Amino acid sequence: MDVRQSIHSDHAKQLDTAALRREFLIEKIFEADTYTLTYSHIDRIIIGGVMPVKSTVNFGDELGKQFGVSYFLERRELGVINVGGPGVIEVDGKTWEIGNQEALYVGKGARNLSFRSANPDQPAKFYYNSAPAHSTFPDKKITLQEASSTTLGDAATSNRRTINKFIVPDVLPTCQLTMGLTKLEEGSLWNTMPCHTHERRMEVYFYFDMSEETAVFHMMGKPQETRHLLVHNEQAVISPSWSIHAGVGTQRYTFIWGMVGENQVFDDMDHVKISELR
Ligand SMILES: O=C[C@H](O)[C@@H](O)CC(=O)C(=O)O
Ligand SMILES: [Zn+2]
Repeated sequence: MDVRQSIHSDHAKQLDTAALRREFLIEKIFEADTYTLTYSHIDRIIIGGVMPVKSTVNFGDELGKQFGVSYFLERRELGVINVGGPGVIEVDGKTWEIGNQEALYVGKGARNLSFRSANPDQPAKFYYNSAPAHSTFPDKKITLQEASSTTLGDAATSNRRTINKFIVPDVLPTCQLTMGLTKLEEGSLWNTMPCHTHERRMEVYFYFDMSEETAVFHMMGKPQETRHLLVHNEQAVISPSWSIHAGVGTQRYTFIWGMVGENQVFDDMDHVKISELR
C-alpha cells in the first residue's frame, strides 16, 4: 500500500516538481487484474482502482488485516464509479451490475466484495474512494440519470461543464463520503475556475477520458502560493483543505471528485477571486 502523510502548506511550498508529485499525485490507478490502494492520512481517505480483466478481484479479509481490522469495510464506507466497460460488483452475495458512468455506494459492514468485468476486451475500471464510517447506510447503485446534475460555465471562459453528483446527501445518505463526475464539453478546458478551498473537507480529483498526448495542468497550493502538477490520463491528485484544486487541459477531459471531512454541504466553499490568485 502507498501511504501519504499529511502535509503542512509551509512544507509543501518548498517542494520541487518531483517532491510535489510524490506527495500529491497518484500516477497509477488501474492495473490489470488487481486493485491499487493509496492511504492518505488526510481525513484517512483511501483512493484506488480495480480493473478486473481475465479474473475476479476480491476485497477480502487479507485487505482488512492491513488496516488492523478483520475486514476492509469493518469501520469504513466505499464509493465506486465505473469509468470502463460493464462490470459486476458482488457485495456479500448480492450482485450489482455497474455499467460505464454508474456508481455504487457500499455501507460500513460489508465483508466480502468482488469485482469482475462482463467482457475482458472491454474491462470495467472501478475507481473508488473510501472513508472512515461509524454507522451503516444502505448500499445503493446510482445511475447517471439518478445523479443530481448541473451544467455551468461558458464557452467564452472555456469552462462549460456538467457536474454529476452521484454520492451526495440529495441522492443518498452516507457518513462523510461524497463523489461525483464532472464532464467538460468539447472546447472547454478549465474546471473549478474561479477556484476555492474548503477548510472543512479534503478532496481528490481523478482525471480520465484523455488521450495519450494530452495533459491537465492541475493547479494546487494556497491561493497566494500556487503550484501546478502535470497530470496525464487516469491519474489522481490529493488536495489538502488548504489547497485550491482546479485545472486546465490541453483538450477536454472528465474527472471524478471525491470529498471526505465533516461537512457534506456541497456549496460550503471558500471562494477565491481570480484577481487574488498568486
Ligand atoms: O468542491 C467541489 C469540487 O471541487 C468540484 O465539484 C468542482 C467541480 O467539479 C467543477 O467545478 O468542475
Ligand atoms: Zn472543491
